[in-house]
Amino acid sequence: MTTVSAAAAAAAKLNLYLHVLGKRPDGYHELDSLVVFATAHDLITVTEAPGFSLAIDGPFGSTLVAEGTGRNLVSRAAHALADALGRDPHVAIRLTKNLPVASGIGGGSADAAATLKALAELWGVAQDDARLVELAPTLGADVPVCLFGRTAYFGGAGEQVVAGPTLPPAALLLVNPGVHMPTKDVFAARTGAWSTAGRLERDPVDVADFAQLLRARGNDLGAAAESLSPAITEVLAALDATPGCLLARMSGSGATCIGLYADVAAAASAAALINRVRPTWWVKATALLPEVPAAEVVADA
Ligand SMILES: C[C@@](CO)(OP(=O)(O)O)[C@H](O)COP(=O)(O)OP(=O)(O)OC[C@H]1O[C@@H](n2ccc(N)nc2=O)[C@H](O)[C@@H]1O
Ligand SMILES: Nc1ncnc2c1ncn2[C@@H]1O[C@H](COP(=O)(O)OP(=O)(O)O)[C@@H](O)[C@H]1O
Repeated sequence: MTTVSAAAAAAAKLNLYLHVLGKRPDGYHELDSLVVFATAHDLITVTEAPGFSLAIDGPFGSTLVAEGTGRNLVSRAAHALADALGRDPHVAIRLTKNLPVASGIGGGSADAAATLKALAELWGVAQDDARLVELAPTLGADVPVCLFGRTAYFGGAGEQVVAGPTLPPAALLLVNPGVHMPTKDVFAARTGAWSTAGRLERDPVDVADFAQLLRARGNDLGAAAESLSPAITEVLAALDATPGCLLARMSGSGATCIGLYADVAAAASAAALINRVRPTWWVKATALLPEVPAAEVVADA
């Protein structure tokens, strides 16, 4: 029998700067952020089936299995798309969870966006169909930028996405100390003045120039996250101390922090150093990914 499947990479989303501009009456915050994607990713595979199912595996799968699959953003995205297209959500989905959960790198949002793209491919709908774009912000603030899937600035509460600058090749070292940081708790702990928007005034000429431009910006959720988890301060210090680290910064609401390096060899050496001292931390050397690949049909067996 022929089985048709489609797969999509749910690439890690990284906020290279994140400014909080104010708070809206609905409680959400107005943001300004430069988002890039990395080669590190979760994987979504969707297969034609007689009914709906979601199976979760991978190194960080067990937390999500314990929460139950019904509330998973992947299930929510699949049912919402089926509703929007007026069809049954008859599909078997596999989520391979390689990225830490509640960690500021958009795992759930990236998974939701990848689910929309993989199902669009399976169900014969364009991956940039307007119905996917309309659904995205209803699933989570980070889903629109993850659906966009290219270097971007986002504004509003995440729903205003525009193409970002052209960036030089660069490597990113992702380090998470194993602390779950629920996004809403970090926003609630944020104090201090509101920032202004910080879009780069020009495209960086090389990675050192890029780091310098980023140093003039920041992550406005950093102090709040560090107050909730001092381990983040240790991660930033550990990254900063590695040879070749051009910038160390927390992503999103944490706790994952990013080290910026000129190339993957430098990031991999830094990863080995950190891993030796802190074997329990999640450490992943990755490259900057200018464009997340489209979902593709993968199986015909
Ligand atoms: C902070 C960011 C930066 O990219 O990333 P993460 O740290 O989650 O990766 C995002 O804005 C998060 O996006 P996402 O994780 O999809 O957020 P949601 O599920 O929609 O919101 C979770 C909670 O965060 C708060 N929230 C989120 C977005 C926003 N602009 N203002 C907020 O105040 C709200 O309390 C909301 O209930
Ligand atoms: N596919 C998924 N991947 C990760 N988290 C998910 C997923 N689906 C639902 N969730 C829920 O989202 C929570 C993380 O959300 P949030 O704090 O916004 O994290 P992040 O900072 O990683 O975006 C998890 O604790 C989990 O309960």
